[in-house]
Amino acid sequence: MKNVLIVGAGKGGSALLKILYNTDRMKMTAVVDHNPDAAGIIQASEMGIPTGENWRDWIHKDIDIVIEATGNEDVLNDLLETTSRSTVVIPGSVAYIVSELLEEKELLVKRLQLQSENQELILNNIRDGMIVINDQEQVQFVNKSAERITDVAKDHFIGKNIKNVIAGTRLPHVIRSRRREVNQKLVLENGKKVITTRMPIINMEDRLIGAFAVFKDITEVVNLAEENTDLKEIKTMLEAIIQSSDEAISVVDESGTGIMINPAYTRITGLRESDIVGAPATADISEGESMHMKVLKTRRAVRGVRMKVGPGKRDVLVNVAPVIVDGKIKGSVGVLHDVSEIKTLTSELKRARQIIRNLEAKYTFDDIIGASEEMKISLEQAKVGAKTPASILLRGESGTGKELFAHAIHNESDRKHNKFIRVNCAAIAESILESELFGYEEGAFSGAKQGGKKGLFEEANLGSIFLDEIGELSLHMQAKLLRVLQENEIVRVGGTNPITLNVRIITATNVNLEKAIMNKTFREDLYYRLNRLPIYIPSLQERIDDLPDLIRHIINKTNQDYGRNVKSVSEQAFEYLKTYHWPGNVRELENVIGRAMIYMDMNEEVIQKNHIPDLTGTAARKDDRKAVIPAIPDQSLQQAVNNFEKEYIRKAFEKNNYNKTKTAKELQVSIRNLYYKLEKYSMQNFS
Ligand SMILES: Nc1ncnc2c1ncn2[C@@H]1O[C@H](COP(=O)(O)OP(=O)(O)OP(=O)(O)O)[C@@H](O)[C@H]1O
Repeated sequence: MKNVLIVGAGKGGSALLKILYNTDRMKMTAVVDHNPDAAGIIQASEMGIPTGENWRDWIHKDIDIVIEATGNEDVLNDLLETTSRSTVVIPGSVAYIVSELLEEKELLVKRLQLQSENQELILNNIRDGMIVINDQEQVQFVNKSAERITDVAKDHFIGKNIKNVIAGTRLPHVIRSRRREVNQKLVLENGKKVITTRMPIINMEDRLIGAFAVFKDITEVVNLAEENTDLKEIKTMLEAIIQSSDEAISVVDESGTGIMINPAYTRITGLRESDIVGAPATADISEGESMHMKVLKTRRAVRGVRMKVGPGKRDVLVNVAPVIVDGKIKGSVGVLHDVSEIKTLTSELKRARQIIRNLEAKYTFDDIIGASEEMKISLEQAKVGAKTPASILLRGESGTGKELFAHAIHNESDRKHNKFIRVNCAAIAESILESELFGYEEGAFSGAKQGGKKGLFEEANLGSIFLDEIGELSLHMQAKLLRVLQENEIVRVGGTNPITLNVRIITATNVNLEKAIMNKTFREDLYYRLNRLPIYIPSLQERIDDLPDLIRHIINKTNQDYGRNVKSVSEQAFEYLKTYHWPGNVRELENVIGRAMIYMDMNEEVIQKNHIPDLTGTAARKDDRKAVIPAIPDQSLQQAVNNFEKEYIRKAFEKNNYNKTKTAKELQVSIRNLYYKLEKYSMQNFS
């Protein structure tokens, strides 16, 4: 510590004072000037430094340095002579400049400080993150956004090696390479996706002093973009579904203006996009108020409305639903379901089923239940007959199992891998029977298909044809059939070329053919041809011993068909069934057991007598006279008439022991008409 005396405390002195006062290696002993108002004197006394007017009064031992600040030469010489102590002479003006410079420096420092504070403020307020490191890879600066994006607090950044804070950082690499990296993608440890630009910091002397990174959080943008892509994909998919749908679809906006329709809509309604899109919904398919408008008004879906649309007046079912998003109605979507197509398909399906039924021989001898002596004889004959090519005539009452035998014979023969065609001669209208059986040539009649059509005989070639109800054939058809049997060939309707065939003919009848021959309604020569191997199937009454086995078989079959679990019949019920004479044979037994099972509760396992319908037939006969009229009409007249007709036919069948010829006679309708009614009322189990 040096003791200093300042002499001459005018302008220069005061400046010196300012310079020296703050150093800790100097101590002001005193400040003197002959002018007590000199700036230095005033300042010194404000600072608590001793002051005086004559420097000589202050020269004493412990003063190390005397500084003459004024530049006054007399005082200086005097000083130099009087004191041996180190004396520094600084011209006042120099001290003044130094002091000014210092002040300026201070100001600059302050300004820089302010500037850096401002810069920090700005950097902290930008949305992009910013990290600055020095050439030692230590973090020097990090802004608020960087803290937010990285989820790392400033304290954990500053002074740390950047590699320890941000995994995968490439800032050290930028320091080494001195090359900037622009818009690079990086996924942070917290899952955020950022896009970052890294720059080396190089000063004017080309010295590398660090590097910085500026980065943006693009997580939201990327997610939005991904969501957008997802939405686009969903939209494309939905459009593809709508476009390819067979259901006609139309969409309107909240005001009822058409937005879109699909090709099926045009196909069904005949309306094109230009008729619908952009037009008010009043132009759509419905007569009266548009369904869309109704739905928009009520905000309620409309389902299953039947309409006829388009030039073809197609039957459609219409469903319209409102589109409601966040509680607001945005439009409505209508779907037309073409029922006429279903109708066509259903009838095609029915036809296909019929064909399949005709082509299949479903049953084998294993399906024929009968251990009684009478039945054993029939089965034996049939099995032997199956192995020969001879025509077989199956005889027996209605419902005895003639069709079952025909199937079994085919399946037992060496033709079993070829077709089995069943033709019910009574069920096919006489007018088309010939072309059905023998086919026709192109142009044979109006409506004939191009290229002609194969008949059922041709279909059955190498297989078997089963002609049921052969007694119902007209004499004209009998003559045609005889030719087939004699020549083994057929001629298509409208054709001349005979076609040779190899078909096994199985026929069946429950009418007395011998009587028909006498009445001249059946050709004798045909009878002999068909009757080469007659097989008589006994009635159920003739083989009543088979009743238990048949009941068991029928219960099992019905359980399977209707998902029931019936096990047996009670003894009392069995006795009741046994005493009945079964005019309708096995078919009637099937009907009776089936109806008994309907009357049983789901959990009942044994058929009791009270489940079995009255078998005396008297009740039915009594009922026949009065029509049952529902108290309150709840159906159309046509429905009521149909129901009555169905019930009436059923009762006539019961009365006539399920014999179709007798039933038709009693009802005074043709047997063909009876077949037609049976099909109409799904009563095929009677045939
Ligand atoms: N022996 C039997 N074993 C099992 N089921 C039988 C037997 N006989 C007949 N059925 C059944 O009784 C019903 C009537 O048989 P099927 O149609 O073969 O009689 P059908 O003699 O051809 O009658 P229809 O002369 O009226 O044409 C069928 O459901 C058949 O499965």
